Amino acid sequence: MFLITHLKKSLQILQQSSSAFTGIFFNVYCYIFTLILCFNSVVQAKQIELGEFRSGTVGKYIEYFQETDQKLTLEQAKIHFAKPNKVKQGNNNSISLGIGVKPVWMKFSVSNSDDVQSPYRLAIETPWLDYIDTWLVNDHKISRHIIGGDGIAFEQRPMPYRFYAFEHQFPIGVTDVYIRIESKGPLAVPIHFSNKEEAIKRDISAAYEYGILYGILFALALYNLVLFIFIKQKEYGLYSLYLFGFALNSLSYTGQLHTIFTYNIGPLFQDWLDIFLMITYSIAGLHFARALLKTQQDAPKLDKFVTKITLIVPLAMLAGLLFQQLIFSMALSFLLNTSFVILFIAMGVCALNANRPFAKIFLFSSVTAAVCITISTLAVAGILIPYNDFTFKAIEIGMTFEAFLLAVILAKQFRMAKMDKLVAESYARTDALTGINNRRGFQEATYSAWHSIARTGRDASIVLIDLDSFKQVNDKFGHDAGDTILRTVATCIATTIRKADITARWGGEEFIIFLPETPQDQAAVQAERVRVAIEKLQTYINSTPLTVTASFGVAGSEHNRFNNTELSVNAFEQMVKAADEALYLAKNNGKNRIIISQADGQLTQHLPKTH
Ligand SMILES: Nc1nc2c(ncn2[C@@H]2O[C@H](COP(=O)(O)OP(=O)(O)OP(=O)(O)O)[C@@H](O)[C@H]2O)c(=O)[nH]1
Repeated sequence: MFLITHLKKSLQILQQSSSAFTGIFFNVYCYIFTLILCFNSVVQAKQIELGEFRSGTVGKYIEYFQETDQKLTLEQAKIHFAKPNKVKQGNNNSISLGIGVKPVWMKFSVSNSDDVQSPYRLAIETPWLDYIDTWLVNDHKISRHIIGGDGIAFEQRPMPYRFYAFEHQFPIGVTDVYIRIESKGPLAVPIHFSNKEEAIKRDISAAYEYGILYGILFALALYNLVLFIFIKQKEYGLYSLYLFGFALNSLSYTGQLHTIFTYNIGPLFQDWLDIFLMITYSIAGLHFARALLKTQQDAPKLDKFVTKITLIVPLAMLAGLLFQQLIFSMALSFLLNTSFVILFIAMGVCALNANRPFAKIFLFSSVTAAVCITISTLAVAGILIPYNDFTFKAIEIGMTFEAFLLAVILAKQFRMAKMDKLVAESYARTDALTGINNRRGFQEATYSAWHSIARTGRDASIVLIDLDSFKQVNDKFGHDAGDTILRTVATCIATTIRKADITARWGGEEFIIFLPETPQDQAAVQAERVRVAIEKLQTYINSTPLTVTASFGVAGSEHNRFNNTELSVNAFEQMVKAADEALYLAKNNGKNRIIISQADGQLTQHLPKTH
């Protein structure tokens, strides 16, 4: 009956759909569903034999049905279970029935024929189930009724545990276990059954696994929060929010948050908290991806859609909260979470098309996460993927892997930004034409040397250089030829001066040299070396060798005194001024020569022995 109804429904949808894809999808879907149900109809529920069964899920031992109208009593449920055509057989580790559905009744039997003494624990490992009743029946008599679920105050639950769980010493013979579950959230019911020692081992390994997982996530989140606070780049803040949101969401849906903090606030609060935490990380993740991949520039339509969906869905969910429409808001949160995965991939593809850095690694990480999320979703829904610990946790493994790769991207981005900054700073200090310092670079480079000289009472000098009749060079050979000469002269000066000296392009065809630890007479000697080097320099323009000369103005201290006062940092400006005056005289006195500004303000020509 169920099969026919289901097939009818599928066919109706198939007819309504005009797309070939949907048609193929539904054909495959119907086929798989038919196979599953045919398989179900021939399999009979087995008993759990305690002597053989130490630990595992019991989905395949279960018979179940859903209430239709009013709440059934145990006796009515027993009558229902007695009619084989009214019950279904579990075919998967977990029974999954959907969101906001009618309460479910389940039954399985435990046989203790070997007189196993160890108590067994039954745990229903979905923490959001609101009301759970279990009856243990021996010889048609109820031996125990265990009430729980997150709708029950924490102290009244059978065990102080994040799931509904209880332990029981099963007597010799057969015990029928009847379970009724009522919940507003998704009715996914993975029942784990194991002897007490195995259950404790399982708890310990879960504690380690979650400890590692949350340790990584919180450490990464905190680190990025600190980066955001100090660097003020929004990617770090959004990434941190994404990680915090994901970790809290995971803590919430695995029941751990509610066990520790919100255990007595009631199931409704927990359901609402779960779905809002779920969308928090999706929204933060999407905005992080927008900022990281510059989606606004590369894919403006997609970017607008992402911005809208991350605004409209939470607002609609808030409206749902206002009117207490949990199912409506829950469906929206699932919709956003599913879109989140798809949108992440779409944004990655756009970034890849736009050749954005990190697009490949981003896409790889989001596809991996999507695959893991799909594995967990299908496993919980009982479709194609078997439910087990690994498939249930695949979502966390995938998301942690993705978080790690995104952290790698951010680290690389940080490094790139630093390199860009260094390059930009270096450009700001460098003359674009000649590649030597510009004025700013010169001032930065001489700053500390100048302070140290002023402090320790040593000498320093300045040499100003101006190419002679450079206008004529430009006029005769063109501006490009002039540029080439400026470049070769700059290189010539930079390679002729001593290591500690600092040079720069001071203006159009003007250069400067700072000579630390150098009194002015020695500076004049160094200037002469440069003058000769420039004079000898041949620059080839269209295979024709060109030569230029330059005039020099030198100003410097003698015995730590300049202009009759002790050398101080302020002397720099005065020294440049004095060198400029000397240079002016060198030009007026016939060019290609060196004039020294004397300490007493006199200007004299430097006449080297070879001149
Ligand atoms: N090619 C080129 N020429 C430049 C650059 N900067 C300044 N100049 C030229 O340098 C020339 C300087 O001319 P003037 O100031 O008259 O000086 P001058 O011709 O060298 O004459 P004196 O300084 O008296 O020897 C001008 O023609 C400027 O256009 C540059 O970056 N590239």
